[in-house]
Amino acid sequence: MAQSFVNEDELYVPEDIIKEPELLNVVVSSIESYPSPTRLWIGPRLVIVVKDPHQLQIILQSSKIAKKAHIYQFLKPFLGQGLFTASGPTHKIHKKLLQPLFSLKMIEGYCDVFQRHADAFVERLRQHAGGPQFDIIFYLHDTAFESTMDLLLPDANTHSIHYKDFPKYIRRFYHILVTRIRYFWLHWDYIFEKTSYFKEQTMIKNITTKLIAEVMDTKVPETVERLKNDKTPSRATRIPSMMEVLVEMVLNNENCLSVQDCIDHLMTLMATSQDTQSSTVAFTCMMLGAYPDIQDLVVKELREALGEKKTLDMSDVSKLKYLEMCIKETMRLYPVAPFIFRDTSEDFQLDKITIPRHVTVALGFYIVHRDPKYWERPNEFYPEHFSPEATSRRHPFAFLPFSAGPRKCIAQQYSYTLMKILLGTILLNFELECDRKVEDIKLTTDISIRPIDGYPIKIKNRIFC
Ligand code: HEM
Repeated sequence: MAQSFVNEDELYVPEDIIKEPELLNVVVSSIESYPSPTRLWIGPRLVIVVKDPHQLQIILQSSKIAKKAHIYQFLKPFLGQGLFTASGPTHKIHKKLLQPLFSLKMIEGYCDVFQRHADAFVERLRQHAGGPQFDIIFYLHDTAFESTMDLLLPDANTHSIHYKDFPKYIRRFYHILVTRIRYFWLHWDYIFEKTSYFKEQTMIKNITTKLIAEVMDTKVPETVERLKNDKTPSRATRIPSMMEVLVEMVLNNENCLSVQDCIDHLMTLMATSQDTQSSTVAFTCMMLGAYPDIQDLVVKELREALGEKKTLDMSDVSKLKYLEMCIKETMRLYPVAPFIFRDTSEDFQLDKITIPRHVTVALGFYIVHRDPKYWERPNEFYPEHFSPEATSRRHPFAFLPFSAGPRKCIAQQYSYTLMKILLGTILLNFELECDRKVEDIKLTTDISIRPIDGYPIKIKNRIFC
């Protein structure tokens, strides 16, 4: 606070003071040697850090401690009462309603869309084949977003609105969110509302709401009408968009789900789907590029599963066990959520320790993912950590990339399927090279975990003999 934040009539936070690349290291190294749970003060807030799998299991499975921490409230201007931010009975009912959108049967139907976007993705990458290294993340952001949009909205490509600007707004909103989380004085609405960030957040909220409301305004009545009248077999044979399913739910569950809820859920699915999958695929490309022997094994498995085929369907996806081990190993080292946070509303008994009410509990996924007690080679890329034998010997809550319990990710199977189709298609087309191994990658954290120097890889066209 030593710097002057006063800028005429508004308070502001200079961009450069929020860049603390070593934050993840600082946090992890200051707590990893202490037993679990351990106490930490962040500004005026007492945070209890938990990193023992048995204790993580107790917390994640308990409905008493399922309330997301107060910092998640800062997401509400953007995500409203979507699944990520909602709590209590609303969360429970809506999660049950939305779960069928991510059922195996639906995912099977999404595979064609995933494959179409994977094909378009490799064609965009082809310009880099044989060339110098480039950062793959920018291409992945677009692909992850476009494939989700295709599934969320009917005829996504035919909208007049410029939804392609959405990823930019989502990223900017996350940046503001992270700034707000890091600087505890911005936790108070009174202070935050005097910053230029608040003005920008309001602007982003207005634009995104306008875009999504425009889609809903034109599509809801149209969809309602079509659902009422559409008894033709064509509807039965095509996979309905998520929006159509949600609108159908509004019709069937008027008391449970409103049109505003639909908007909030659509915003939430757009925002949660983008960064998560793209960064995991980018990290996996780096790992496979850095460890060519492992890449060869993945390609061998792909060839055995597909034969001469160049596209993947659900039955191929389920055969790609080694690729899945590689994705899991990537998510162990680079979990999208290195920590997640809950608030206690009453005293909570954790083994012999009482966690008092009104404190924040930080669940240290990143720490347990690299704890030598559970991992043979904690700081190496070693997919054998996920062989059936190794997995059966380990505590199931030592690996939590999608979290677990009532608030676990709704899209675990969906994400594995999309990521396998995308990575499979990339590897059938290109050989990957990366000059950074695990020990060379310096990490930073914002809303997620990232390499400080981006995701640089080189690609070459793959020629099969
Ligand atoms: C590699 C891909 C992904 C990973 C690693 C991942 C990870 C996670 C994690 C750790 C959480 C728990 C967060 C917390 O409790 O604070 C979560 C929640 C959630 N994720 Fe994902 N996610 C991924 C992809 C997706 C996708 C593609 C979607 C949507 C299409 C999605 C939608 C959600 C939603 C709605 C929640 C909130 C669930 C609830 O609170 O009940 N995620 N995800």
